[in-house]
Amino acid sequence: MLSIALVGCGAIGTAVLELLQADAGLSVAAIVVPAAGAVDAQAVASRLAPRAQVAGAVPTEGIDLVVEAAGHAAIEAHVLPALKRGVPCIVASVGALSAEGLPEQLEAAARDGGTQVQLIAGAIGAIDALAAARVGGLALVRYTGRKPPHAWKGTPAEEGRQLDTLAEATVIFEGSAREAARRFPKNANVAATVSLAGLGLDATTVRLIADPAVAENVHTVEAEGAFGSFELTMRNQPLAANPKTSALTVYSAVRALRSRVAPLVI
Ligand SMILES: NC(=O)C1=CN([C@@H]2O[C@H](COP(=O)(O)OP(=O)(O)OC[C@H]3O[C@@H](n4cnc5c(N)ncnc54)[C@H](OP(=O)(O)O)[C@@H]3O)[C@@H](O)[C@H]2O)C=CC1
Ligand SMILES: O=C([O-])CC(=O)C(=O)O
Repeated sequence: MLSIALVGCGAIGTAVLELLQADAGLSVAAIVVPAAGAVDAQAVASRLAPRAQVAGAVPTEGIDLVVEAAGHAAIEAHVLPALKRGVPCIVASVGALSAEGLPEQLEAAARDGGTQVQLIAGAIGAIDALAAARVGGLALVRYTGRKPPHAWKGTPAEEGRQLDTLAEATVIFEGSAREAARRFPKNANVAATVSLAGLGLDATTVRLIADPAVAENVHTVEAEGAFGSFELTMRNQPLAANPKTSALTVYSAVRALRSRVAPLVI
């Protein structure tokens, strides 16, 4: 039985807890949230993970694995210290690695702790194919993220435009994956994931679009290289609890957790 600390108890965290209820090999021992979120997290824990303690930090004893679904700041606050203590971590907020030096810090912490940090594919597919294609050499990787206007609320997409009355698809960002992940920390983790698997944060081109004609979160990856080429389009259902986030992110996190205890992994 693996004893898990879940960092974050929002849309992803709650859905992960729902899916893990029936897992015999995985037990959520701690739910880590900021002090202001403790009461809400306790209510979720009482319903879905009654044996879990709600805490402000990952407990230093009794945790075999940390899964982060909280936001960029949680990597420095919770993932780095856990790795240094030798606890393996699964990370959803991949865009955090757009901060200068953080990938190196994560590598150093994991090395010091003799453990590993896993960046999940989250809301995107074909990360295996892209990472394999990189071995042979990539010439181009382009990512386009298209979401309904309301999914861009609270982001720089609101600067100079009214998202509620947007009449047509509007490009709200064009640039590198690093810049996309920095400027849209809750909406462009996928851009970072695609770039880290492929051409890197600075050489991967990204377009983000607010589109009143779509109801899903639509992610497209185009890649070319020595392997050939591919185009992938995902039309992801958003979570009701957070329209910025695709349900697939939850399934990706649960898959990563279950893979830690499964006798056969794909
Ligand atoms: N890789 C991928 O494909 C995707 C990755 N993500 C990442 O997952 C994150 C979570 O998504 P989602 O669940 O939808 O977001 P929510 O906003 O619904 O939930 C975030 C949760 O994390 C908590 N939290 C915030 N900061 C911290 C912190 N420093 N330490 C511990 N807990 C914290 C929040 O607490 P409180 O409410 O009290 O602030 C809340 O419980 C996103 O911010 C994004 O970085 C999201 C979608 C796709
Ligand atoms: O969940 C999604 O569709 C993608 C997302 O928010 C992100 O990349 O941060």
